[in-house]
Amino acid sequence: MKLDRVQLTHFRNISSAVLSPSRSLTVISGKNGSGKSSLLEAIFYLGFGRSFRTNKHKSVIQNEQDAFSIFASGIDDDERTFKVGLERRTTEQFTCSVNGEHSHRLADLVSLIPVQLFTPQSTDLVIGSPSERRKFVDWGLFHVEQSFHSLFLTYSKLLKQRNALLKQQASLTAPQHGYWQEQLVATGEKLNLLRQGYIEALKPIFNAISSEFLPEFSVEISYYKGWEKDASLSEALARKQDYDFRVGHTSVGPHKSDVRFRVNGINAQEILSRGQLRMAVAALQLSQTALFSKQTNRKSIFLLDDVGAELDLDKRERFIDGLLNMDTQIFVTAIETQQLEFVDKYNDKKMFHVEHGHVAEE
Ligand SMILES: Nc1ncnc2c1ncn2[C@@H]1O[C@H](COP(=O)(O)OP(=O)(O)OP(=O)(O)O)[C@@H](O)[C@H]1O
Repeated sequence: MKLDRVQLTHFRNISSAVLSPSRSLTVISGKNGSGKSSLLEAIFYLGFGRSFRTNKHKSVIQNEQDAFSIFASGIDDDERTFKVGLERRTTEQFTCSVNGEHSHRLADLVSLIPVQLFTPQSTDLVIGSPSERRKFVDWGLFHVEQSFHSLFLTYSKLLKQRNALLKQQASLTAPQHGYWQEQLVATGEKLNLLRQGYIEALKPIFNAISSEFLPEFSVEISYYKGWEKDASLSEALARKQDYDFRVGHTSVGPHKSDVRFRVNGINAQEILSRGQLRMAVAALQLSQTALFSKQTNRKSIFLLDDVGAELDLDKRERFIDGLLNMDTQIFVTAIETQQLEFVDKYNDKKMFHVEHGHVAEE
């Protein structure tokens, strides 16, 4: 997947911009507040249907406008051309289009555009809440396992229903509820197997990359499924049922799963510096790119926001080299291009400068 053209309208401080990026490395520079991250945010929208900075689509629409739009075209992994578009209105309505066909299902769009992101907040992947790590794993599964998306939606719906019954103190085994509880268990077990399999596949790749990125440490990842190791989900739910009635929600299950990091046998955040945490995240994301490429034969698009604030020069270079070696299309923002001196060595690159929302190729 490579983007050859990106066009934005009324997106944050960008009234209108057209960008023809490199299929390899695109560097976007500009002062604070010029609009660099907004360009990445727009590409992120194509891959996720949402922003990485806010849950409020309205904040992204340019002030005093009633909608933003993003159009992009390029080639897919079979070298076929494609066109996609997304429009979001202040009324919360949205439309997306794929090769001229309109759709109200974001999954049609986002399944086509695999986007990964590294920002100053990316350390949350290691030190933030488990939901950050579940999202990370689920991104991989969404793009690899056909069944994942509907399994995930079904599980979420059944879980919501169980939580509602717990709050009402209703019997979970009553005939009208029994079938749905069985479905919850069956769907939850399937979801768990997929996530477990994903981490097992990621582990050897991560071990190799992290020993290169953090050679002074032994970093291990492991999967926690969200309930006791040796129990089935059905047993774990039964054991916790009284407690769940007391608290009014389901305390065990795949919605509590996590990926655990141990560095030299202890929690990563207790031993790694902030820079080293960033390296751990970079290694994890690079591993995910490699696994995605191996499992699908497809290429992802990688956004690196404010890379200068994140990693020292040597690490920046190593990260970008690693991504380019996997034929990833990369978009990097930096305040000064001096932060990316090493990019001189790449022939296939394009440089853009942003000033007050105006984008110009250098
Ligand atoms: N809805 C909006 N309408 C108009 N302008 C907006 C809107 N939302 C944000 N802005 C402005 O858009 C500008 C672009 O911000 P952006 O985060 O893209 O800048 P940046 O170049 O990445 O800056 P930094 O280097 O500080 O991260 C900011 O000046 C911001 O105040």
